[in-house]
Amino acid sequence: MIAMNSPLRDVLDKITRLIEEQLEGVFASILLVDSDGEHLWHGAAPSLPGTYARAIDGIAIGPNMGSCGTAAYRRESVIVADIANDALWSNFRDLAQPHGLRSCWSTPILSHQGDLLGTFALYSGEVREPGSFERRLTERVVRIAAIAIERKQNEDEIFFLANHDALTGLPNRILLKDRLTQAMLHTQLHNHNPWVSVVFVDLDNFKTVNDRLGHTAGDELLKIVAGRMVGCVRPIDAVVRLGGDEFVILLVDLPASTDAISVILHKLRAAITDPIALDGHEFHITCSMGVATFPHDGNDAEALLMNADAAMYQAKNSGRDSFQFFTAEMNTKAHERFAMQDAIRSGIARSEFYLDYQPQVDLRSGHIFAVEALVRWRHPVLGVLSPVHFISLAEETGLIVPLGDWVLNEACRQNKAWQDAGLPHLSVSVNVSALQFQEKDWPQRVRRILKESGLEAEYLELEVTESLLMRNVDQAIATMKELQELGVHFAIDDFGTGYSSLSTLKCLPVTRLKIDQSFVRNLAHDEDDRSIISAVISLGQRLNMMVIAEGVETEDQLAFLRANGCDEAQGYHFSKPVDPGAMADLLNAPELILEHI
Ligand SMILES: Nc1nc2c(ncn2[C@@H]2O[C@@H]3COP(=O)(O)O[C@H]4[C@@H](O)[C@H](n5cnc6c(=O)[nH]c(N)nc65)O[C@@H]4COP(=O)(O)O[C@H]3[C@H]2O)c(=O)[nH]1
Repeated sequence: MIAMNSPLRDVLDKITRLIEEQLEGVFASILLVDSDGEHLWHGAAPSLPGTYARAIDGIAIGPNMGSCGTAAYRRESVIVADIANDALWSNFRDLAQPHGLRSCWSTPILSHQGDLLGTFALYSGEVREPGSFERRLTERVVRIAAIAIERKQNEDEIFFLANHDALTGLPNRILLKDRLTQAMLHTQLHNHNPWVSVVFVDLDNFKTVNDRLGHTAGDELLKIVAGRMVGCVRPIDAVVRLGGDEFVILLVDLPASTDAISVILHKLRAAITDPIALDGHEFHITCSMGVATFPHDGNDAEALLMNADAAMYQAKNSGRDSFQFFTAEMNTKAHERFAMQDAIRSGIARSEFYLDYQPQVDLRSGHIFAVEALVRWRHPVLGVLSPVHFISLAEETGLIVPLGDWVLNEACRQNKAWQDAGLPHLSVSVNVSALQFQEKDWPQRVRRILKESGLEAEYLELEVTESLLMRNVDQAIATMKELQELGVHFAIDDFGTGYSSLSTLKCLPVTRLKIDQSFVRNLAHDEDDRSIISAVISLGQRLNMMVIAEGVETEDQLAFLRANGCDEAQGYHFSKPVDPGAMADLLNAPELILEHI
């Protein structure tokens, strides 16, 4: 039976029956030790009177706990020949005697490593000790029972490992699908009104902790958050870790109202945002949650999870630290996102992306000193798409890394080609996303791309945003310095829209500040924007940085910038972004730009 993988209870029952067949007038019993090692629970006792078996179910392991409790305690056989007169039975004899049980010989069942698994006992209706045959049989039975119990424990452990997350001990995706399917089935079968809800939880700022304190602290944080979530739900619910900082909470048997779910979501949010102390630092973790509910939002586990994910994504997009219930509209959006994601991937493979270039002009000399490379996508169905339609999706999905590498490669190659064609040497500036910048081997990749293109590093400028730099200032400075040593320059893009501290700004190896075009756009009507622009210009000058204004469209804007001492400008007033051929024409005819100065 053991080899056939029968359930443990059946195996133990069979063993005890076989013994009883061989030994006349004897009742066999097997008790199993519980996980805390302090109590013994019913395993098998086919012939012991039911009331007696129930009375000893769960007895404590201890020095004076009848034959079994004491055998387990001592880890050795305890032979009680006369229950009525043995001190070990003083607390139990009133339970045994009414059933005619007069003697009890118990032997501990030990694993091959010597751990206690349970006890095997033989009861008889006579006052006596076991004979040699009974002792030999007991030895063999105890060995077989140990094999059966250990095998079950191993199976349980394998099941646990396959169905749980090793870090937090929470159920994993496999178990979630199983439980979710069962919960939906239960609701359907019992024609239940209550809902089954799936809550997708994603921590908003987990990466910051991982980056700042390393993976061990990150793991610790995940365990703390997991424990807090478990504390917020009922035992019939389940908290599941999908991986990384993604969790799913399965809420079953809830009243059919979003209010009931909202109460739990508020509780979860409060528990997660409670400060967490790690390595002497205090962290405030927030989370975004999305909810999908059976039966409205999906008929199977797959659909519910996908829709809860879409709702979570919506919560993230609308400012994080919040929750959203799924709506059908989100579904359409989610499908569009998946389709777009695939299209970007194949677009890279099919060379559908290309670069336009926009000149950057020195306001004193009127010369083009640099060009900004701006990516475009010739989509096979939708036509030419501007980066605003695909960059953020490429960033979310990680596709910005291969796309960004391609852009950098192409921009360097093109700049070198212009130089080789005898055009004035100028710098090409390339936008860099946070994800690219945070890649461990990013400096090596830039170095390799420069080498392959043959472009000297001083003709490459990387544009990074304020928010990217502020995410992890120390790492940003280290990466920038490494590249600066090669000769690469840096500009801070969209300056004025983030929250750079002045003390941080001072430490950054930055050549240029780019005033965000939103300030330039409203310059004519907005006194505040005018003040910001002149403040950024004087700040740049004090910090020995060049200041370039973006989005310059009119003569008036240019006049204001010049009057305030702005060094450089870029915008439709000089030229829209153009293809490499048109850019070469502009470089060959500097008067085209000079007439706008
Ligand atoms: N209204 C107006 N707009 C002007 C004017 N002058 C320039 N622009 C537009 O302003 C954007 C300037 O680029 P950005 O701030 O780096 O903003 C860029 C940049 O953040 C991102 N982007 C573009 N190419 C790349 C790339 O290769 N990698 C990454 N990561 N992001 C890119 O997409 C954003 C938008 O790019 P584009 O659509 O090409 O839009 C460009 C440009 O066409 C003007 O006078 N008026």
